[in-house]
Amino acid sequence: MATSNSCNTDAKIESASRPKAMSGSFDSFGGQGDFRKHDATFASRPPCRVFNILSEGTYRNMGYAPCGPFWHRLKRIVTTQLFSPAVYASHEPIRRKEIHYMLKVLVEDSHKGKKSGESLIGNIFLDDRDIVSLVVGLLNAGTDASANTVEWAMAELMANPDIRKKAQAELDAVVQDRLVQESDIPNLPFLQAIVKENYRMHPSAPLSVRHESHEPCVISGCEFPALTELIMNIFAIHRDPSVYENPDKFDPTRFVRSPEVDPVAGNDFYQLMRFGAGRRMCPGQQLGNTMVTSMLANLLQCFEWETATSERESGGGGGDEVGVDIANHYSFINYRQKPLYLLTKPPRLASLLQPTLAIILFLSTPQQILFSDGFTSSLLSLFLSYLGIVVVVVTVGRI
Ligand code: HEM
Repeated sequence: MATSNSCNTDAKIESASRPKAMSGSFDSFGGQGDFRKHDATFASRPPCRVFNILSEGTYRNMGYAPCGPFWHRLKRIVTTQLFSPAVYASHEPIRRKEIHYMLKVLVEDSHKGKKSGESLIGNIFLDDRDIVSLVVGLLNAGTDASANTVEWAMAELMANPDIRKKAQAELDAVVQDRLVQESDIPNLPFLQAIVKENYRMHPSAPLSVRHESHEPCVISGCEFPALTELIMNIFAIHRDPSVYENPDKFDPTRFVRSPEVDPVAGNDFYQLMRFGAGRRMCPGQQLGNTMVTSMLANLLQCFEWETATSERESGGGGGDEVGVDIANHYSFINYRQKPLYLLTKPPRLASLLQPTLAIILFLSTPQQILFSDGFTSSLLSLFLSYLGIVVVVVTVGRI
């Protein structure tokens, strides 16, 4: 295998099997212009041995399907029916209900001293193979990424208490004495900036989901044959010092100063790539972004949080002075390597929670909550039921 930096790409990798291209900075491939121009060329996915086995060689899954008629059909269904603006808006009450359910589970778990949860998803009675594959694909793609994002955000906010307090002060000033809602988000610029900064610092797929070209192309004078695998080093792009000053610092104010950088609108295409880019960009970006922001807003508005003993005792390798581990761990998915242990203290604004729940929380001594992605996944799986699909979520294994 040989790598070359002779082109404007960061690396063109020749291997015995398939050619590969790695892009690791904002200006790779000649910057946004060339990327945009060749987006359609790189809109396919390379074969994946594991998924080949799982799908019995059919690749009938939105995330892994090559760019052909099957993928186009799914893309049309998803964009025009599941995530169209009208359908998305009509599901707001369901998302609100699920957020309230999340708060209820947190209060109850805190009272009982429960530490963690896991979810099993089963009994999806659908007879059409493609619908099943679509639903499973959405569940796979939607739950973990959103849960993982909220968990990283909570870790950063525990490591940066001043930022957390500033976000809570913004919520108090803007929302006052009712529970925060989706419609408040446009009026919460600091919270939105925290979410973006968290996307930047902790991309869930640091080396992107792989793209593949279906025809030869020339980018910035460099020739790429058909079937070139494109890997975007999103981690490096998000920390490009020519774009981000002091890139290793968690500093939401950079996005307060540049509110136009919006990973959902896609106008900053290659600056903040948390949801990928181009035709294969995440179709659930708006839902994911709304759920992440709403969950974070509710967690901050309703509770005061404290780092629990287990988190401090875990040593916080690469973490900050209060012992929260905020170092990224490099694998296909950027999970936190150590679980995040937090304490919920009595609610900040007890009147916001249902009276019975608030009383339970006041009477209980603070308990450790393992704020793991298993826990949040179980909640997120529930919100995905809004897609109108019969999903039975069985919550088991709470310790
Ligand atoms: C914060 C939450 C989320 C993040 C960070 C995220 C991130 C991503 C990324 C990076 C990709 C790959 C894009 C590319 O190849 O360029 C992707 C693809 C995908 N995501 Fe998401 N996602 C999130 C939430 C969701 C939700 C809620 C759903 C659906 C309910 C979803 C469904 C999908 C699907 C189906 C794909 C495959 C698209 C394709 O290959 O055509 N995602 N997502």
